[in-house]
Amino acid sequence: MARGPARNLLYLYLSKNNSSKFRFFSVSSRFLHAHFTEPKKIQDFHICGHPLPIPPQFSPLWFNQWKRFDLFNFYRHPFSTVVENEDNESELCNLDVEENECEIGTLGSEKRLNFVQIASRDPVEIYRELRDASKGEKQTRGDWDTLIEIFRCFAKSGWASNQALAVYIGAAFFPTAAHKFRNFFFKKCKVDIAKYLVSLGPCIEAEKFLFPIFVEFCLEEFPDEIKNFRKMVESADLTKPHTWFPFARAMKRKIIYHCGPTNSGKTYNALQRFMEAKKGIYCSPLRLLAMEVFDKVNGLGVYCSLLTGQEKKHVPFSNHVACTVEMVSTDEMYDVAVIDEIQMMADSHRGYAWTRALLGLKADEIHVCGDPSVLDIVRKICSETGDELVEQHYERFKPLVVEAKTLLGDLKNVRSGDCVVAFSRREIFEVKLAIEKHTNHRCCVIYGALPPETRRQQATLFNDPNNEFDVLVASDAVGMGLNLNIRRIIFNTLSKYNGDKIVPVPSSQVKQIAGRAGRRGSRYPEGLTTTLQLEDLDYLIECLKKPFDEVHKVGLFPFYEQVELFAGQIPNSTFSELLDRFGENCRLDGSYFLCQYNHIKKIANMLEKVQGLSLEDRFNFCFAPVNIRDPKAMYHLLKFASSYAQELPVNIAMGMPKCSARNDSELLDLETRHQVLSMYMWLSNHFENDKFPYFKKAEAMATEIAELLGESLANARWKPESRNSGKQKGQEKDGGNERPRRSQETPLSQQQKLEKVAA
Ligand SMILES: Nc1ncnc2c1ncn2[C@@H]1O[C@H](COP(=O)(O)OP(=O)(O)OP(=O)(O)O)[C@@H](O)[C@H]1O
Ligand SMILES: [Mg+2]
Repeated sequence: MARGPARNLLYLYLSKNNSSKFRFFSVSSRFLHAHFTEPKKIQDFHICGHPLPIPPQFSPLWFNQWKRFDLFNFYRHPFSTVVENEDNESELCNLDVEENECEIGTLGSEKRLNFVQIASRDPVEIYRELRDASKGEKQTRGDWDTLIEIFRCFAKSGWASNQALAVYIGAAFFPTAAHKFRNFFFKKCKVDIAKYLVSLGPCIEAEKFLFPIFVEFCLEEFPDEIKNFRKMVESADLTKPHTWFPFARAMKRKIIYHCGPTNSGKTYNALQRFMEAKKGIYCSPLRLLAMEVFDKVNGLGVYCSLLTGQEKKHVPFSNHVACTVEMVSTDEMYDVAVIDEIQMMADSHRGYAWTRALLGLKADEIHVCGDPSVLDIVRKICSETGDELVEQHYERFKPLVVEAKTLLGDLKNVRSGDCVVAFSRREIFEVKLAIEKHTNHRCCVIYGALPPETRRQQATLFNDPNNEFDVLVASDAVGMGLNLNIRRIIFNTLSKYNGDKIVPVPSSQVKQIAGRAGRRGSRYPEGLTTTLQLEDLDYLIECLKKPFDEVHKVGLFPFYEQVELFAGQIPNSTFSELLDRFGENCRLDGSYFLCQYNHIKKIANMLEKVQGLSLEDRFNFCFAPVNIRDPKAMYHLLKFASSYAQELPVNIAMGMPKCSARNDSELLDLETRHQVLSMYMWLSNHFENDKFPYFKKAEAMATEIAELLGESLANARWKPESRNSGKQKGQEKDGGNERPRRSQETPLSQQQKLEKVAA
């Protein structure tokens, strides 16, 4: 085993309050083994005085455990490691030097020595030698072939491309740079270096040997490309989001985390503080819930306004506001803020809105309500922001009981107060049809495409014991917010279409939905849950027993200003290209992810052909609430944007239906019409009012359609159609409504099930 010396100098700059504890355990020429006990304090890497961004794989979180990281990012510097704090007090660490592990035992001793020398040479020196050579030395044919292969692998190496980002050689430019490097190397190549590379062959070792030489080459040959890419990366910097809200950071905020399962009084307690406050804001995940809090709080004599994307109801003299979380102001000061369903921070599409509210709200006291899945990450965020965190843990008022008998596959077994949960519109109507055909029960329905007013009207109808509508059939839209008098939740299936394929419903969602049964103060304070089919019962029990998954990352999305800054770096690109480039190049800390923006891109692509929209207009239009799978709704959005771009007052350009729906396609049409009106109201609130002058008319039409929808649902006794029949067919073919079975499932005896239930 031949060994070469380690040659690395690594500066770590630490934060001001430098009590960081760290230990370097060993440095080899390839790896540094380090353990940081307080990794968050590491702010930046500087190599020989040149600041380097912390590449994503080196983000502070990454240091949480024992790690090896590749020192080729820190190539070319002699021996020691210096650690500095911001006051520039340097302290030389004693390094335990571990030697190169390159095994070349099979070679002759002279060659071996020579290779050891090459492997341990300073790459800067090698680069300079190559650069200054007048021409390359002759290689054998066989060696050429191997070198060609080595460089081919290098140009395709994900590792090298990824490492190159650290010196601002972008992934798009990397193949060109690698190609030019190859030409340079072949023109100047020396025999000993070539032989050494050939001895390694096309492998990661060869890539690691070449990489620092490649970097030297790039620094000298492509300064402009590097500068431009650096600017672009810096303008897509989403690291340290807590620093985006300096005013909130200047405050000493108190965060109270109401942590517990559904139906345990979290929101109730947070709202008590909200109502006591002089000035308060309640941030809701849904319009529906914002409306409910608005009504409840006003009903209790505390004047409260309502603010959602679609409606602004200002109540005179009010100091309180109930809003949807996307609408929360980070400019206003509040005494008390409530952020409900805080676990939605981890939502792949909308998570950024919760993250922004938590980081940016200017409130002395912020109550966040949710399950425990984001507790750890909220703790971490609070330690970064310097806010005080108080945790209040809750248990359900009454335990949820699983009925082991199930409905034995027969909907005739539904009873008054049941809520049957299905995961597609089609399934919902099939269940409603079957129940109403085979029993004397009447069904209310709640699903996501219904306007909040209709969902609410259906909820009220179901809650009222003095009518025949005593069963609810609902989608997962029932999982959040509504106060419903549900005795028992029955899962019609436990699988759903995720936009791509049929998958089991995630356990967190199963818990959330099942938890709707039995509400304190309702007719059914004790909740029951079960499945339609016996074979689904095990999965239900498994989900309910499973602890909440811990979330490691929460969502972020750039503000318009950040996108605008980024756009300045890549002129002449379409908005959709801009989003893609941003997604590729943005930098994030380890606790955050960039929220998905496929739906935004789809709208951006559609609006591409509309001339005369500014970047900001496009950004705003892309956030309009529209179902991108509904061509009619998309068509109306396109028309709205086109009129707006032509500076014409935007017309609603849509008639009113004369009566309630008589079949499913008429019902779908009503849903679409309501969505278009809701979109119009949203645009009217997000652009200058005079551009969308028919707000009142849209509002009146929307109210009327919501009523027609309510009437239609009461009479709905038809077979459902699907909005997107092609997709639905594929979906059914993919596995119908069967939950994919897990191979290792062992059936439980009834007795075991009952024991589980009791637990
Ligand atoms: N202390 C209380 N006194 C009277 N009613 C209460 C009390 N706490 C909670 N409730 C009632 O119990 C029900 C459930 O409470 P709440 O909505 O606060 O639960 P939650 O934990 O927020 O549930 P979810 O996770 O479903 O949002 C509500 O109808 C609420 O009004
Ligand atoms: Mg709640």
